[in-house]
Amino acid sequence: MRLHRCEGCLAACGRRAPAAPLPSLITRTKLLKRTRRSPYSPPKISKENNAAKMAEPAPPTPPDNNAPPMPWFGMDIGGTLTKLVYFEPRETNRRELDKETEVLKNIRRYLTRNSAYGNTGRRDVHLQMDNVQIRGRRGTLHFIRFPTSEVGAFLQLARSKGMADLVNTIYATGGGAYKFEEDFIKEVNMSLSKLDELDALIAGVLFVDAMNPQECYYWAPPDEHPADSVSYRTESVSDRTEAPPYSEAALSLYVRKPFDFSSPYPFLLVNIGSGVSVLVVNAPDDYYRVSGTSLGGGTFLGLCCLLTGCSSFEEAISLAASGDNTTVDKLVRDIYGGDYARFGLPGDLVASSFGQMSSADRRASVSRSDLARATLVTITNNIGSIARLCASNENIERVVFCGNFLRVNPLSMKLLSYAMSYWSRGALKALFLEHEGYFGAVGCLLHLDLKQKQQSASRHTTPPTTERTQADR
Ligand SMILES: Nc1ncnc2c1ncn2[C@@H]1O[C@H](COP(=O)(O)OP(=O)(O)O)[C@@H](O)[C@H]1O
Ligand SMILES: CC(C)(COP(=O)(O)O)[C@@H](O)C(=O)NCCC(=O)O
Repeated sequence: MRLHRCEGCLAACGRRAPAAPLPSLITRTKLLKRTRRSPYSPPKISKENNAAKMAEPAPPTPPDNNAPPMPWFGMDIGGTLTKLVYFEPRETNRRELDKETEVLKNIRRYLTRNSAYGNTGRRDVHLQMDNVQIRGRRGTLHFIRFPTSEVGAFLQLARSKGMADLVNTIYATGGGAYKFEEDFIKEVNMSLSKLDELDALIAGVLFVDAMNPQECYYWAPPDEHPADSVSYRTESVSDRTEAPPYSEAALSLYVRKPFDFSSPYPFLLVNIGSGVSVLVVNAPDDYYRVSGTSLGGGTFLGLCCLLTGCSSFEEAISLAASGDNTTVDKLVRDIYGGDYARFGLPGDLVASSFGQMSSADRRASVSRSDLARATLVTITNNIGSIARLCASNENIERVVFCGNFLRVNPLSMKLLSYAMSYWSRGALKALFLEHEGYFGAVGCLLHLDLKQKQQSASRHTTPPTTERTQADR
């Protein structure tokens, strides 16, 4: 299994292939509706065995006469972004070759040869996963997103390209699968087979992590790589008044490292989309939603647009990257003149987000980038506090953050890493996932192949309960 990294990658290299109109997706397909049953059971596969297996040349695929016809998609219509995952088979079997229509070929070419569709559709080429196996077929997963506000345009285009003749059902999740259900029927005569977004999210996380050894990672603080530790240390039980890493210099010392997530349970899953959902995951089929907050990625983007006049997430993030929140926020030292040592509050900690903005003088001199940075820090720290409280209430050590708020946003990831570790005195670990916001859509795609879902779930073993209790720390 490898992730695709090459020239033309959107996020990695910033280059784009020429824009094409939004897709005329999907061939007429009878995706059989399945009754829901627990998708999780053995056999168990280790990461090593699995990786080795993936590298072997594929045996000839016996035709699966019950498999839904291509193309295979999973869709997550979220509050801000719609995510589409497309499975491109590596080989086409004879039965399919005979049946394959020009339209289907065109769809494949259209999706895989472009990385931009219309003005707003994007394929995240750097996330592409090659040599994935779904329902006995090997192929490539392609990751595509467009703003949910463009669903209307997407449907119109789909209709004009004859999509209605190609597909009649698609597995979909997210609030939009409910909200736009009628529109899909009216515009393209396509019914949405709706899956719960949190079920799909967890199934997608487990599958992608099982397929990609690099999926899970963390940001190592400077004291984990001693060469840098003289200049900045982030976390210490004895010295509780160290500065939080708000400065660029401090943040630049965090280093990304892979994390083996093969024994993950229990873990807290914090999905930062438009809003935030916090889940306790005890096993693949055993989870509950423990909390949430409406102050999420949508809040960051909305406030940033209001405060700075920016018009995209990328612009908001780039403003924040060059800003300084300490001109906007009131710090502990602005109130105490230094640390509030008795309770371990460093002088550089934010005491009051946006607390300086009650002063007309300060408002007059504040920059757009400082406002963007303060907005990012405010939203991130609030999510960090909620996650930390949930994790300690639930006696959980691993906190996995996902969702597209973390896209191109290392600043928030590093702040979350610091906050988890500092406020828990090193007990909590913040973890992140390469495919950030695509897990719900992958979970939908997996519905085509419940057996595969079982395998990725059983790869993630449940640890003995002795590893799980906070009392052991
Ligand atoms: N290109 C983008 N356009 C808009 N928001 C983006 C973009 N990239 C990242 N984001 C961030 O991701 C959030 C949406 O995350 P996502 O996981 O897709 O949630 P949802 O399912 O609610 O759409 C946005 O609120 C914003 O903070
Ligand atoms: C309603 C949602 C599940 C929708 O998911 P999203 O599109 O934001 O990813 C999510 O926005 C959420 O959990 N909001 C927080 C609601 C609350 O607990 O206050």
